[in-house]
Amino acid sequence: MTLLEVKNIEKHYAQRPFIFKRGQETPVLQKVTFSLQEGECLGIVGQSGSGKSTLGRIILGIERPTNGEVLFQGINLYNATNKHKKMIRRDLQAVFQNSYHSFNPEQTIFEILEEPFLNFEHFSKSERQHKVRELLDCVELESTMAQNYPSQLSGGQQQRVNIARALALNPKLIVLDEAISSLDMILQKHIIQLLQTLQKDLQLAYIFISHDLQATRFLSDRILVMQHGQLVEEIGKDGAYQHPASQELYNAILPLHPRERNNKNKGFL
Ligand SMILES: Nc1ncnc2c1ncn2[C@@H]1O[C@H](COP(=O)(O)OP(=O)(O)OP(=O)(O)O)[C@@H](O)[C@H]1O
Repeated sequence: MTLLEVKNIEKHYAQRPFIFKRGQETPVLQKVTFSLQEGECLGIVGQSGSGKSTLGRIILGIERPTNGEVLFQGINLYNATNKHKKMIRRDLQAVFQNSYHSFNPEQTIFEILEEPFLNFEHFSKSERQHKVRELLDCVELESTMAQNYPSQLSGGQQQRVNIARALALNPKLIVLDEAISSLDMILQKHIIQLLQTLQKDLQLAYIFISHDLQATRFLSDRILVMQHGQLVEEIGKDGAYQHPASQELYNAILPLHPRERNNKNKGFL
């Protein structure tokens, strides 16, 4: 079943006017259209400045498009009723790159993770404690970590807490915008494996936004390639691609060993 429809999205930002000159509009997204099925993992890749994060913010309802519409479970994000908005806020979650800045440093991990339940459920204190323990377990963190403050956690642990918070209300879709980019390679691999397991267990859909084609291809069922605010190619399971923008991203993947350089053009995905 279709979970998300993104239709003809355009975004223009007003440029600051110079003296005696009228401000102009810069197009950042042009006619972006795609859909996402329930339980699907869609990668969105592109070079820096191609418009990935702007698209992510529009899908999350954080920013309004200049034209076009986003339908989540058939409901238009931008003219939803309050009841529908509340439903969408549960089902559509996000994990961003800079995990530390998305926390209130004065809250403990327990307080951070119980917040969605305080806002959306009528759980008792002991039910919230139980739920927070479940969430920490889900992202493979010790339950004793609940007493800590974000500054006492490593970057990888902080990102696990972010994922746990996104999972709290059993969402249908998580938008992950450069969610693992700031982590080292080993941690990236662990988090990708964790995301894969969670996706299978909880039948989640992901939109995985990244400039890193290598990480994206591990997680995604298909990949959309962006360039200059447009979707220029869709790469399916067979990994076939034609567009120069895809080629450029592929060329940017560093081979693990010099010997592999010669084999690099033989496979993808
Ligand atoms: N609030 C804004 N006002 C004006 N221009 C903006 C704004 N936000 C983004 N832009 C511009 O839109 C373009 C796309 O930015 P965006 O952050 O979406 O790209 P990106 O592909 O996510 O890049 P990166 O991988 O570096 O994060 C850039 O040229 C950026 O300068």
